[in-house]
Amino acid sequence: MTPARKGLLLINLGTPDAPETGAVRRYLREFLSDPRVVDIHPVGRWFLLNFIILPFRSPKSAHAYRTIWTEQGSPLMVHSRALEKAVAERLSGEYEVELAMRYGNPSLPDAVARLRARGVADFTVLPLYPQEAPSSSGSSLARTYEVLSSPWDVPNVRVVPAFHAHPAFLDAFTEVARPVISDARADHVLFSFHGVPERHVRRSDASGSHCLASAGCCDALTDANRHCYRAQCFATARGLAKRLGLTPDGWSVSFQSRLGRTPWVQPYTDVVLPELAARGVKRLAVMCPAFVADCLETVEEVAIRGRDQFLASGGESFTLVPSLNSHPAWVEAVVRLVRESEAAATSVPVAAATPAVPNRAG
Ligand SMILES: C=CC1=C(C)c2cc3[nH]c(cc4nc(cc5[nH]c(cc1n2)c(C)c5CCC(=O)O)C(CCC(=O)O)=C4C)c(C)c3C=C
Ligand SMILES: [Fe+2]
Ligand SMILES: [Fe+2]
Repeated sequence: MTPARKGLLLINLGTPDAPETGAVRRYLREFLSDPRVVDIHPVGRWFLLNFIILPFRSPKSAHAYRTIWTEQGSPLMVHSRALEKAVAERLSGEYEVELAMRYGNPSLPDAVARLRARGVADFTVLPLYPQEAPSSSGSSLARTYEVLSSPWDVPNVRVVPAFHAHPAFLDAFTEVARPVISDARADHVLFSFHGVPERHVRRSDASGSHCLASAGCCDALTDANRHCYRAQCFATARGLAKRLGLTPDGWSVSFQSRLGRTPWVQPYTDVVLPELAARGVKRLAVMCPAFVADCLETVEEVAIRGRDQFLASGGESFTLVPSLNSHPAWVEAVVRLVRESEAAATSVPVAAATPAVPNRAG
């Protein structure tokens, strides 16, 4: 019997189809209706969405998208498509590869249907978020399981786990960042991660007493916090700082992109930027290692608004380190993550493969 054809599903968050209020509104409606993103009572979410967020945020975000939109489309889409193409070429003959977006297009059901049409019955799923969060990787996986299990025959599914501290991911980002930081003659590197509400981190704390309970709760990854998004962000930052040879006061961590009035994980990027300038940092490089592709949050929020803020506070130069996008080192890292996950899933522990009492019959 021939083995089932293997498919690789690369999942990113999603982006509007056009930088116009209507398209942004449709995208935000799908995104912010997700109970893993806005985790409040459904009636409250409906009111918040329809009377506050959608009417006010859609035109504002559409304007922001227009400042970064390219001839080929949204940066997140352009880079994700380029990664899909490069990985498909690299894994040609081994895996059928498709990109899916959790919200918007290409949708998860369409991407899965395209893989099934090519005979795929064995799926590897790679959520393209280095750190795990219920609002990103969690939501993407929940929707993928729903889509994959809707037909009568449910396929084999392997999930590539969060790769926040994986050497292939850290090495690839270091390779991208090193020359940029050196050319910029940066005197400080800020690692700015996408934030999440503090409530989300507390909800993921299985011990119920570790996360955000002390100032240093994210200083090491332990059994207690290994699923903590903020702790995984700090682990990524430590791994990158070490590889880049940064001194302890030559780098710091912050969290951007907050939405709403509830507290999000801290320190906030828009608070840290003027603080760094006030501390005497003149030449700043910023890395955004929660994103594997440049997007609104890196190109507009950091490289436009963040730069303005830092320079207005007395800084002299501001450089955004590009994301991994479709850099060859990142393509190789993706291939390695996929192969490792397959090997881990198919390898049988020696003890299990060896009968406890060798069969000497015959
Ligand atoms: C890196 C992982 C991400 C997490 C975790 C995440 C959580 C999260 N996001 C919002 C609200 C918004 N995020 C928006 C854009 C956006 N977010 C991510 C990634 C994560 N979000 C990406 C890659 C992008 C960029 C999309 C693009 O088109 O380039 C937006 C839309 C833009 C805007 O209006 O600001 C919103 C809104 C919440 C509430 C949340 C966790 C609760
Ligand atoms: Fe987001
Ligand atoms: Fe923590």
